[in-house]
Amino acid sequence: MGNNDTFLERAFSLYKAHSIKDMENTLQLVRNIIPPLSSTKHKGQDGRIGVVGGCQEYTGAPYFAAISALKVGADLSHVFCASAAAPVIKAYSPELIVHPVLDSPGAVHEVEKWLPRLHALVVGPGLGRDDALLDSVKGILEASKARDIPVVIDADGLWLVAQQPALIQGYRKAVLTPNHMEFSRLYDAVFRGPVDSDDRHGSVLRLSQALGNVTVVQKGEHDILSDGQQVLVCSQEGSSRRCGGQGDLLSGSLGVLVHWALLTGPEKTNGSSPLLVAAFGACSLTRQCNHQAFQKHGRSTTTSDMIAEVGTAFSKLFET
Ligand SMILES: NC(=O)C1=CN([C@@H]2O[C@H](COP(=O)(O)OP(=O)(O)OC[C@H]3O[C@@H](n4cnc5c(N)ncnc54)[C@H](OP(=O)(O)O)[C@@H]3O)[C@@H](O)[C@H]2O)[C@@H](O)CC1
Ligand SMILES: Nc1ncnc2c1ncn2[C@@H]1O[C@H](COP(=O)(O)OP(=O)(O)OP(=O)(O)O)[C@@H](O)[C@H]1O
Ligand SMILES: [Mg+2]
Repeated sequence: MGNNDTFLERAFSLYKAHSIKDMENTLQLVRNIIPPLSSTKHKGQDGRIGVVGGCQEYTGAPYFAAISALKVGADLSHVFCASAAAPVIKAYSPELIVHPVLDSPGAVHEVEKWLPRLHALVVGPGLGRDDALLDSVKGILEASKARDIPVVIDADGLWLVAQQPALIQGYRKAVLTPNHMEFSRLYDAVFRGPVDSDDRHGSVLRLSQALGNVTVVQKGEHDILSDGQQVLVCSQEGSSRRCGGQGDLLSGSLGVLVHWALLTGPEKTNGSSPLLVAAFGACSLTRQCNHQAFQKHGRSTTTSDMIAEVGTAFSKLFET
């Protein structure tokens, strides 16, 4: 090996050691936002989460998001979906509360009734792109903002936001969780030009700033997260298995973590934004679930296998 190679190798391992140390410091902040289990709490205190999504075509995505919220530690998990999706989702799980309201004329009112009892909403998994449904979701987002309810926006919820960025502009309790395509779409909608693929950090930072400091989580080989001030990178080891539904696990988990983080407040997150810390927690957890499931199932790993790992992955990362 030449001198140059040795130099590069050392520089790389120093960089790696540095980023592992950064990750460990941020994981410690995630640990600070997790509420202790206590016999004095009543059902609901650790989180009542709503998922808005689920249509005729997609029933798996809202299920994955809602069950993940429960497995992470929420007490109650609701799904607000189109009527055709409801019996299917109910049949997957007796643990979810399912409201077949999204395609009814009074959809916004039907969801609004529940808002006072919900701590966070996850908007978009399996929603589809039907205009009437998206129009109702627009009303639900406006009602949530008016009540200051935190919202995680994912999947087709991001499609809606790309059509109308004003919907979440400046709403500091919003977290967006785009995948590669969804990020490009949002970026193009806001900046009227393509993403600079050589500067992922800068792109995520700029998008967050342009949207008025909403938290943005760009998922990928490494997850890049920003609140418009800080940029974090989550490189928790996952696997090379990319089955559909992993993003739904992430957004459902994030619904609960966002609620916990806002309850705790910035004193315990060392000045970092609580939402950014929550997002880092959800990314690390999803990737750890993927890693553990892959160890057992290899190429046949599916999102259901990952959900079965939530409990042990959570303890390993956050309760050690
Ligand atoms: N079981 C269920 O019910 C599930 C339902 N789901 C629901 O499906 C709905 C649509 O969601 P979505 O993610 O398919 O969205 P969309 O914007 O059409 O992008 C997809 C296209 O983007 C591309 N692409 C992706 N990654 C890329 C990359 N790194 N680099 C480059 N390209 C990349 C790729 O394009 P291709 O390779 O096909 O050309 C891919 O086809 C939504 O409601 C969601 O919640 C899912 O949650 C899964 C489980
Ligand atoms: N190349 C990769 N290597 C490791 N992890 C990845 C990679 N790409 C994505 N992930 C992880 O997979 C999870 C889901 O990201 P992904 O980009 O697949 O979302 P998605 O397309 O919205 O998924 P879904 O199928 O649920 O809609 C995230 O935790 C992300 O960190
Ligand atoms: Mg997705």
